[in-house]
Amino acid sequence: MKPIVDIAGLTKVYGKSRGITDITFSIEEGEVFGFIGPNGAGKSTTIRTLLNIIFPTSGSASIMGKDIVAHSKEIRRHIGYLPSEVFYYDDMKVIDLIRFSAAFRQSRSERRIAELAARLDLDLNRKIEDLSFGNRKKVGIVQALLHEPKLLILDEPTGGLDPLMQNTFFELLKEERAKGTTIFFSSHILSEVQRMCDRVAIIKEGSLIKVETIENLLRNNLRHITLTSRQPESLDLSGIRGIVKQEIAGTRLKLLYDGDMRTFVQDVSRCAFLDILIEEPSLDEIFLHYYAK
Ligand SMILES: Nc1ncnc2c1ncn2[C@@H]1O[C@H](COP(=O)(O)OP(=O)(O)OP(=O)(O)O)[C@@H](O)[C@H]1O
Repeated sequence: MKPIVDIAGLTKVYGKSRGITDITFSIEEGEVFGFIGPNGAGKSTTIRTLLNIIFPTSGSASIMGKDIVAHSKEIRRHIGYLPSEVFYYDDMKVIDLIRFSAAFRQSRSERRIAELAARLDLDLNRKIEDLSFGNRKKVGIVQALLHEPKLLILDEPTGGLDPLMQNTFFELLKEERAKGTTIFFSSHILSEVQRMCDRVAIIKEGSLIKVETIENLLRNNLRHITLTSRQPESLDLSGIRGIVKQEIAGTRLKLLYDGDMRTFVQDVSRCAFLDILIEEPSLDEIFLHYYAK
């Protein structure tokens, strides 16, 4: 099957500023695909290039088999896009703005507008200028979801939403996924990517570091190990290689270990500890450990 998004060597240079360099990855139809990286990594630049808002300096990409520059108009009909920052005509009412963009998309379902607004607790009769950042985001979500797109491109979608509203938003995304919608989800928050996505592309300083399944990212050798002892400071771990971090808290010696667990268990069995607890680290810790500077 052809990927729904196929990016090959995409590069964007803004004058002297780096933008993105040689980005290559693809997204399969029906996937929920995360795009993760710190601020300034190049997530928005990649997305804005895909949407033909800005032109690539070199490289190419296709969406639904069509070139993003040559066929951008046609492609846009099938895409729901939520930008990281939403700008609107301030003196319009929410409902008028949504109807306006729905008409533009040739999809005007009053029932769907009312349903989405109710789910998101969005007052359709307020003026845009009176809305908070989070409520403006909700307007953007309604706009992105309204025409039942084949591909949803969400740039930092949860910014400004409170935790309850984030839950509602993730529920809406799950419903979209169940319909077969492909979701491309950029974020700098690993936990939300972990919660939603099948695979993730990691971007740093404009370059792609890795494309990996969430499952594989979590399936690495990094482990939290807690040894309990009456005198944790007297436990001699000097011969054990792979201990990244250690600290003592009361009767517990806490370790971050990166290596083969069987070797560790053999080596540590020579120490006189009372109890041992081995835990998986969070995705955040994995990210910090493997991908931080
Ligand atoms: N219009 C622009 N003009 C010049 N440089 C830009 C422009 N937009 C982005 N950049 C630069 O391109 C790089 C990537 O920025 P981009 O906004 O794509 O990152 P991001 O990962 O989306 O970060 P954030 O989460 O902060 O939005 C940064 O170094 C940024 O300064």
